[in-house]
Amino acid sequence: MSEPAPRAVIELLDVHKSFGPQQVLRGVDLVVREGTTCVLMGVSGSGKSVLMKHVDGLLSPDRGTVRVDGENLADLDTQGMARVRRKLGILFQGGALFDSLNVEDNVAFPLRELTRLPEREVRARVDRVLALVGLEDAATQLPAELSGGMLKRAAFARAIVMEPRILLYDDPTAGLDPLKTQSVAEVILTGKHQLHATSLVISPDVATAFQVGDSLALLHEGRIVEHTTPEAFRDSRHPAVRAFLHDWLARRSRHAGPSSADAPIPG
Ligand SMILES: Nc1ncnc2c1ncn2[C@@H]1O[C@H](COP(=O)(O)OP(=O)(O)OP(=O)(O)O)[C@@H](O)[C@H]1O
Repeated sequence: MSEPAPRAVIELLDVHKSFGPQQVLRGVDLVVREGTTCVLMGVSGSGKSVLMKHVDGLLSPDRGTVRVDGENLADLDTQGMARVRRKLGILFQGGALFDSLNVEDNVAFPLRELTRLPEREVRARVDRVLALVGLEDAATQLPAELSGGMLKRAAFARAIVMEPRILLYDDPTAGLDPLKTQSVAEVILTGKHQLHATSLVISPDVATAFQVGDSLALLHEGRIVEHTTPEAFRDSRHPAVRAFLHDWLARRSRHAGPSSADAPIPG
């Protein structure tokens, strides 16, 4: 007998969202199960960030249901929402560290603001996560002194210092060169293997998606038109998936030269 599927941690059911006349989400169904990493893809402007903002409650749906860790966000008051938010580690584009604080004070910030942990424990936790992301030697540096890849890792350290069970990454590789993109992929894999977190990752980069995703989803014209394993995604016959993968390969080959045009999609 096959094992039962892990429980749903992030659930969007028939979610609709419009801004004025613009219907961005038109009935999104998406379930991310415990301990898995789902990568959400879609062309620019398809609504990926809007979808993610429904998971952390920054936006609420016009219609439909959003559940996080079993709780319907529509039923929560401010305190309930704060309780759910504490389960989330969020990494947005840009990372957004405080410029005037060094790395360790940036990472310690949520612990000092949101908990009453003694300073000794704060330092111990900060040291632990900095080691996890390989930044133990950069603890006293200011954000301006860090490379792009180090900034991402510092932002990740801050996002995980509260030991969230759910991680949301909004395009963490945006604007990074391939080497740094690789270091972000490693960060996402750290979240999965070391923290056993449930993750939703927005990544327009298909190579990263195949590297980190247990499942891949495509948002197209306001709906999730495919959500499946990387292998099945690569072989999908859905026209929107074919077009999306085709466009990505074409862009990549233009960028890297003709030899990569026939390269298979990783996975
Ligand atoms: N608060 C808002 N008010 C009005 N329109 C919005 C708002 N947030 C997003 N939109 C619109 O919703 C659409 C989807 O935006 P979204 O940022 O989710 O796209 P995306 O798929 O994440 O794009 P990208 O890959 O370029 O980041 C866009 O047309 C955007 O202008």
